Amino acid sequence: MDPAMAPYLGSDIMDGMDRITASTGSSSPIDAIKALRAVQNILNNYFAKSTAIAREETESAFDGEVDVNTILGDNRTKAVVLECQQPTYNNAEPQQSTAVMTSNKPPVEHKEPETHRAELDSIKANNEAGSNGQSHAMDYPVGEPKDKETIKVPSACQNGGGRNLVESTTTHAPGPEELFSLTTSLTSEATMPEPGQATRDTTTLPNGVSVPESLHNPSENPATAMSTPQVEPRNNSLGVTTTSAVISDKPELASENGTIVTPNTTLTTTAGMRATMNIPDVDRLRFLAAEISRNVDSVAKDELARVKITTAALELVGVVRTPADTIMSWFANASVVSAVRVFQHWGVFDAIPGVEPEIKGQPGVSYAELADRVGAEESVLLRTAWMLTSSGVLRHTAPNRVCHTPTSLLLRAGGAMSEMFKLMYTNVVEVSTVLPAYYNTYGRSEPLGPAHIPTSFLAGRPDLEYFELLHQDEERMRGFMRAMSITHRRVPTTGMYDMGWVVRQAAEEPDRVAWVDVGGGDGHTLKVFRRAHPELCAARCVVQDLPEVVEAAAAAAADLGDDELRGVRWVAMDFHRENPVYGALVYYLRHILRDYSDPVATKILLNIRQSMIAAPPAAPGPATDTPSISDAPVASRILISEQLTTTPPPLYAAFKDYSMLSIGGKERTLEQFAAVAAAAGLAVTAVYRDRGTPHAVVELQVAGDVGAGTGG
Ligand SMILES: C[S@@+](CC[C@H](N)C(=O)[O-])C[C@H]1O[C@@H](n2cnc3c(N)ncnc32)[C@H](O)[C@@H]1O
Repeated sequence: MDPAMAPYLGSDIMDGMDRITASTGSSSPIDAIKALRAVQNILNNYFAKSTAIAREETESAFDGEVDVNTILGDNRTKAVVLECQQPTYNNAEPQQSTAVMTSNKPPVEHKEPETHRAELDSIKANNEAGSNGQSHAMDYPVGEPKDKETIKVPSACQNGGGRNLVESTTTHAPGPEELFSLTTSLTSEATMPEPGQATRDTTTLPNGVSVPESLHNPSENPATAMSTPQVEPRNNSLGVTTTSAVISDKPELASENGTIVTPNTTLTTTAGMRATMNIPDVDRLRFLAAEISRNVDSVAKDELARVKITTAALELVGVVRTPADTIMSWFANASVVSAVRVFQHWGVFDAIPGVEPEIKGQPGVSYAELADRVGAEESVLLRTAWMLTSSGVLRHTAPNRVCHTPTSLLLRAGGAMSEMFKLMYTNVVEVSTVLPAYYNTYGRSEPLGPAHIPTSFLAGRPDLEYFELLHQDEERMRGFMRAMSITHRRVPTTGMYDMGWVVRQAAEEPDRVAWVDVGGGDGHTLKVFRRAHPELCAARCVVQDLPEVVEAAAAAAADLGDDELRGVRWVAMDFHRENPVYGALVYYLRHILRDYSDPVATKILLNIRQSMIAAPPAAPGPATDTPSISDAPVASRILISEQLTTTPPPLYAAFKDYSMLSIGGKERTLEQFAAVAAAAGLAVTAVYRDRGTPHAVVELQVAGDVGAGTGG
């Protein structure tokens, strides 16, 4: 091709041209695929510029290589159909293929040659400035859509060099309404904020109830932050790009289903050869890179910046990876997990010097010495270690040594994160091996629990509930508690809910229990609350849990002389049955409901609701009686502290929900919490969202008594 075009086209397009040239003279279907792939690359780049340029350059690019018969635009799907044919070489059968390109970036309107030249010059300037395309927002011509417009084919193309006729047709540019529908089709409906939503202070639930939101701006919540127009949301954070292409021999399929979002490119020739590839959306890449850069300066002091960088970086990897790479990367990750588990089991993380002492000037330990320490063959230790050095879990140092990283230090025995790893390993990895059999046994439906859940099925004790199962193995139970104790570092506890009314009301009603931590474990959450609100008197606080947990926790708190827990009341109970503490100001449930299905979660709430009165009823009625709260000056409230998930959720939230499936639980949206609450006769009265994470506190009151009392 004409090297003079190089400054206008950029190196990627030039490469594509070269690959086409390289396939000259071959009758191999693979070469045909390579050529088509190059064509695809070229056209994709043209999309970022203009179909007018595409047409012009296609003519020269296909010179003697691949004949483009037709380029047709499909207005509805914003697809461009490219029919092309590889010329016959050495009397071989021609390889005929059809390319269908779909894009959320419709081709721009054809321009007259003078304008076109100006556009080329502007692209050249961009290329020279290190940017090979314009922002797409600027590529959409505004104004009335035009009908299809046939581009006149240059005469050189019609009969020169034995080439076939090339006819190009551009689709009209979309009007504002089409652009809107195009955008929304690419966006999670549930997370798509309406204009002005970021400043609204209420959320309306499906039942019509409006609940006040916290003072925090919802758009700053990462669950929705990536969904605001400002950050151009996508449905996923891995693997799916919104600008993509399909080359298939059935172009009508791509058009008929109206699908615009296609993660990959499939190349098919009539010879049946297939190959898949991903065409990166360069605009999206640029946007994500900018999103990362934008937040770099704040990352040290702002958790939200870290979340934004992580989210953008994960999506960025998905955009640049090919589909095949994406699939294989899952197994690379799974192998890292497997290697960690093996090294935990062998005690390798504990056998590596923790503080990296210099041994003869070298950090860490040699692999040979390490293998010796843990009683493993050096070669198998080495091959397992490669999974961890290559993924940054451990650090390889020359010549043949290995040392800790901040990540591997967390995996040493007894550490809370190490216990969390074991917990997740069982609930995600081990459970996955029995899930098909589980669903065969119980049917393809959500486990309702509390027993007959995948984890108890895995353990061969399907009759047990998850916590009954944990209590079968004291070491595992201790590990679980240890794992829970660090959740505060990643999941906020305080700082969301406005505690003002609790403190005020507790002072006004000195005989009333102020705070009941239902399923509060060893009291670590109450400790965090009491640290933040020392005015919350210990004697007015209760930690409830299963008898064995309460017993051990109370003893441990006493042994340790834990200041924040001194004087706290420990109450053994079963939240599947009645709650023995009546009329407390607050019943607090952190990470409780998500362990259970909707019917079980409803029952837990119903049991608490029965206790939201000043004293036990003299003659208790049937369990379904609605208790009166008239004796209590201020109505009791239930606070649910959990993640509020979205539909669809981002990857990490989806993973958490999926892992909950294995114990019969689920992560919920606000609407799902409201539905569970309503089934228990409760209503959502407020939602307090965290600024930097999807976590929130959802406040509930007895449905008929909403608005009763003076607090809050
Ligand atoms: C996921 S942990 C949450 C602990 C704590 N609330 C937190 O946020 O870290 C669930 C807690 O519920 C307790 N639990 C499980 N079943 C229970 C039951 N039937 N009655 C009371 N507590 C229970 C467990 O012992 C455990 O402490």
